[in-house]
Amino acid sequence: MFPWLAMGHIIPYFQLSKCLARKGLRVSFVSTPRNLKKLPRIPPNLSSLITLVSLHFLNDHVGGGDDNLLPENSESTTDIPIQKIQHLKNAFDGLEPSLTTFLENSKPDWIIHDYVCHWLPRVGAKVGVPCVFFSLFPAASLAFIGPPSVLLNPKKEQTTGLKKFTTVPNWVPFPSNVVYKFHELLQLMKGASRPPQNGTGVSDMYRYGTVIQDSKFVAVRSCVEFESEWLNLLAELYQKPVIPVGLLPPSVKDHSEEDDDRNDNWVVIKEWLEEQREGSVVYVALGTEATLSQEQVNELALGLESSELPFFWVLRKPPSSTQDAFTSFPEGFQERTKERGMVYMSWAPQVRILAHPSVGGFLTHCGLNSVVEGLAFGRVLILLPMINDQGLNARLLEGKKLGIEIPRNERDGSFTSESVAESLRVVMVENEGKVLREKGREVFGDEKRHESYVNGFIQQLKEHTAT
Ligand SMILES: O=c1ccn([C@@H]2O[C@H](COP(=O)(O)OP(=O)(O)O[C@H]3O[C@H](CO)[C@@H](O)[C@H](O)[C@H]3O)[C@@H](O)[C@H]2O)c(=O)[nH]1
Repeated sequence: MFPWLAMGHIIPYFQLSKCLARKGLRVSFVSTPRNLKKLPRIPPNLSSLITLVSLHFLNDHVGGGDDNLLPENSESTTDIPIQKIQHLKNAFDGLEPSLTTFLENSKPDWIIHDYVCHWLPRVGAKVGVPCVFFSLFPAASLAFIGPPSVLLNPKKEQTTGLKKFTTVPNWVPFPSNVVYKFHELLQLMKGASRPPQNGTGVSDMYRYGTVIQDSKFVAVRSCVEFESEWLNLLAELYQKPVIPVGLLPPSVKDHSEEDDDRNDNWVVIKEWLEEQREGSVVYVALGTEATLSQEQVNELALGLESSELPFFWVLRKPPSSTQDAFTSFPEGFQERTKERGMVYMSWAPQVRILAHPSVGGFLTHCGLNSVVEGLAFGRVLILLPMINDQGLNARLLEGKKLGIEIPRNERDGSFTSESVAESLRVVMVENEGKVLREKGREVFGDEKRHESYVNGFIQQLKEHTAT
């Protein structure tokens, strides 16, 4: 297992590793030392089946004050501002020689990897180990960006420029709302590769195109109950098997077994949650990568305040040297809301909070892990996409009636405290939330169904190995 260096990728790859180990498969989970340290404890009954393999970045990619290198002690997207993401990709690409040596020595049956390592299928072919690209992005997002023939030959595309991302591509044969909004493209460009100054010279489209093209088959964190039309389309576009591995819903049991430092504060949080009425709390969390601006923090804070609902807000501290990040709350906000609101500025036990019956709604950035976690516990989603694929996820969820998106200015993406409060009240107080909640739990919360998808995935691995 070789996930991209982002908590939103490492966590579900680890979850799939545990699912495979529970079925008796042996897994080597490969990442860098700081990321491996952040993983939850391996359950004792699986510890003989999961091995953590630590690879170090090459020194040439990391440097103290040098703006053209990755800052010291930064090993995941959580540690850096979005503008430095290309340095992390450089360092990740630099893991090729050490991963090759590991593969030569350990000879696994399969390599299950993420989209960033475009070089890995080539290495796999050299050492005689087949590759599966395991996508954490839903089939709808993958279909939107297109098949390898398009990804690897962008010049041949009919639609170009911004229009390419804001209109439904011509290979989608059914009505769709899965497109980016203009303001989301501005965010996407901040993390794009711009060689030679700050880039790897390898675009994300090339990375996707190569791993899809050279994979034996493509596994997607998804299920037919969620997006059958997109999964079918993807298999046609790729001309190879596309296997849904299920949504990997969280297991609270797993999380309550974690004994790492991050959960020390659970007792305090739990006490606070116990004091709230069932289904009344809005959990607000915008993931591990997005950094909020001062204006966004102001509007969110004032929106939460005027909604009059109890809230638990996890607010990520901006990594050092982030430009345009928030520095404060609106004057008097914390004092005025202290009776019914909690702002939490470190790593929160998200799954345990979402599982608590006091939580009724989840104001989310639409990172797929958060979406699955919220819906699996029957929480109603209020959608506020920030960066990356999150806008596409929001459109897909709203189209499927699995959440409502907070209205915002189409050009600059700004939103107002009134639109936050209004959206919250529509789903938390009025009847609309009930329908959304039931639908979400039905598709996302059925652990047995999602386990059977994992079994199907294992079957595919075995059949391909046999042939
Ligand atoms: O304080 C925290 C913050 C996060 N988490 C967990 O971290 C994961 C975060 O994943 P996700 O919700 O997907 O958010 P991001 O990490 O921000 O998402 C990145 O990864 C996703 C999956 O690929 C993409 O959809 C997003 O665009 C990309 O930003 C989830 O499991 C959370 O439960 C915690 O437990 N505590």
